[in-house]
Amino acid sequence: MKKIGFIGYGSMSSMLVSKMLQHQTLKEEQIYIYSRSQHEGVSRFKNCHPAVTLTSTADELAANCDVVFICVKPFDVKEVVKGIAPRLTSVKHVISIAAGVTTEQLARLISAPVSKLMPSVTSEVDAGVSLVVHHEQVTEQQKEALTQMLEAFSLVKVIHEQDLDAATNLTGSSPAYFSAICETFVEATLSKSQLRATDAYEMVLEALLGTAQLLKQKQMTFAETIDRVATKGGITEEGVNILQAHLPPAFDELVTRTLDKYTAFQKQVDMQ
Ligand SMILES: NC(=O)C1=CN([C@@H]2O[C@H](COP(=O)(O)OP(=O)(O)OC[C@H]3O[C@@H](n4cnc5c(N)ncnc54)[C@H](O)[C@@H]3O)[C@@H](O)[C@H]2O)C=CC1
Ligand SMILES: O=C(O)[C@@H]1CCC=N1
Repeated sequence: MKKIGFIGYGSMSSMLVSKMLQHQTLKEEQIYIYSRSQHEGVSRFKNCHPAVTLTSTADELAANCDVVFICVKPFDVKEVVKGIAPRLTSVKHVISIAAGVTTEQLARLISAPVSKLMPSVTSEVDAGVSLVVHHEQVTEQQKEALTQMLEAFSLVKVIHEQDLDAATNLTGSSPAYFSAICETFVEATLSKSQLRATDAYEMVLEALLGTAQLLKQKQMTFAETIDRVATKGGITEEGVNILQAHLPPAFDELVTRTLDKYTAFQKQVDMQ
């Protein structure tokens, strides 16, 4: 039975571990966790899952595990990986979830094959996409094992690293973008109506959910959905025209600025 370790127990790794346990892709006995701050969340998790091993150092975790997930913030990756590099031999598999740290940067520091995973917070409700990139040495067995761990609660897409940052905007980051759009929509509506905020929130939430279900279940395109709702010469068409006039420059800037930030991260993390 392979031992699977998670370094860093924050928002993303706690979601991944809980989901893997819930869907029984991992057993408690297989799981090792090391987090710098052994905060309340870690002890609560250990109380619920007594067979999980909490290690006192990252080195102890790396020494014991076959697969090591690096789940710390991008600027903490270098310190973590350098500290455990001698343990990360070619028979192990390292999977980093840090945005803006490339598999190439990691591969220069360690002998173990490296993959990158970009999870999405939406997998908390068994939705969303897990983006995966494999560096050269990852074996077919390791690729398959990672896919199996993820596919119970997400759609797994294996892509080329050159597209990872652009794709992450559409997956891991997009719940924040959709939320920001809905928040602005609700605020504008509240400023011109007597609706209660809770009702407005519920209305937009149900509409968002329904739109996603229509698109998915009826396999409607975005254009078809717009066409179904925006009657020619009607009210919605007026609104769609406003969005189509103002959103392209906003999204163009969003994509440009976020991709520039990934490039800046890659330079700043300095994995030498
Ligand atoms: N939040 C999201 O939706 C997504 C986040 N990511 C990536 O996931 C990574 C983690 O993000 P979050 O879980 O949101 O962060 P977080 O701040 O919730 O968790 C990071 C954890 O790492 C621990 N830590 C920090 N330095 C450490 C060290 N030297 N050794 C051991 N543990 C250490 C912290 O105590 C904390 O528990 C980031 O690199 C981020 O780029 C990727 C995709 C989506
Ligand atoms: O915002 C971030 O840095 C990470 C990357 C994808 C989602 N959260």
